[in-house]
Amino acid sequence: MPVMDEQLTPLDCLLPSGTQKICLIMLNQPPEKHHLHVLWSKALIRACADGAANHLYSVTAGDRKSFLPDYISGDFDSITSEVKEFYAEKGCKLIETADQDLTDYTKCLSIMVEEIKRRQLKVDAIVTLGGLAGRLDQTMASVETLYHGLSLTRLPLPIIQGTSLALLLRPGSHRIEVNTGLEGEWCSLIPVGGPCRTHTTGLKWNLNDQVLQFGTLVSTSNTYEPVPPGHPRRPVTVTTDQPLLWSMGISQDRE
Ligand SMILES: Cc1ncc(C[n+]2csc(CCOP(=O)(O)OP(=O)(O)O)c2C)c(N)n1
Ligand SMILES: O=c1ccn([C@@H]2O[C@H](COP(=O)(O)O)[C@@H](O)[C@H]2O)c(=O)[nH]1
Repeated sequence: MPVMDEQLTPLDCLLPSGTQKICLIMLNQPPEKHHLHVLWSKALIRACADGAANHLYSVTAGDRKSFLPDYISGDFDSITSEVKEFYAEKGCKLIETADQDLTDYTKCLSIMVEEIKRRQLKVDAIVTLGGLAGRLDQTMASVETLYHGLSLTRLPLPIIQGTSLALLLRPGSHRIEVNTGLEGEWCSLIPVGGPCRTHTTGLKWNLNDQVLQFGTLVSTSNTYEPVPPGHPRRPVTVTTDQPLLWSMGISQDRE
């Protein structure tokens, strides 16, 4: 079997019994309450990018003191004064990042990476909640942040919102475990930043050292190779020569 550069189980973070250690960034989108609770309970550091704090404040009404972020960062054009005062008074760090050339998400991620280094934490992933819906420019910017992420850290940076997860694969070989039970039906490989020569196994529509490229071929609405009932899925393997966006459905069924 070829040696894989990276082993990934993107949905482990949403399993209450999952083993990965994570840090959490919330973005300015309504969080799915169940996802928030699972991710929050595991996260070693929790952060909100600007208006994300408004969502946290409203979804945790009645129990706000159990959900205090370590820091809130951003240009503070979205957080309300009531929310800002509440978290400041509770001792959460407010970090103003006024730069208007980078998004609040990119700046929040840089702070998170620095904080993980400073505290010498052993972390398996930095998970972002939100960022895949709402404004289209912001959704595209979320993916662009993942490109910054490649040079900021070696950690996987999954973004989760609703029924979707997105993760930028760096150039190399990846083995993606898809047996958590939380996987939805679909998955995809989208060459957002430019052409990607790609080889895959474990998919229904595999790529055999083919070039994915907008206007030529993209692999959306793909799915996992079928297995007999009761059998586990084989992992998906992806080899790419350029950063390639993996996304996958998240099932809404819960035990
Ligand atoms: C070429 C270029 N286009 C656009 C901008 C504007 N711009 C890019 S990132 C950014 C900050 C966005 O802040 P964020 O809080 O992430 O988003 P918001 O909700 O304020 O739109 C701004 C203003 C720029 N600096 N350069
Ligand atoms: O529709 C949206 C709006 C925002 N985001 C992300 O959240 C952060 C913070 O947003 P603010 O509006 O500045 O509070 C922003 O940088 C985006 O990454 C989003 O994904 N979708």
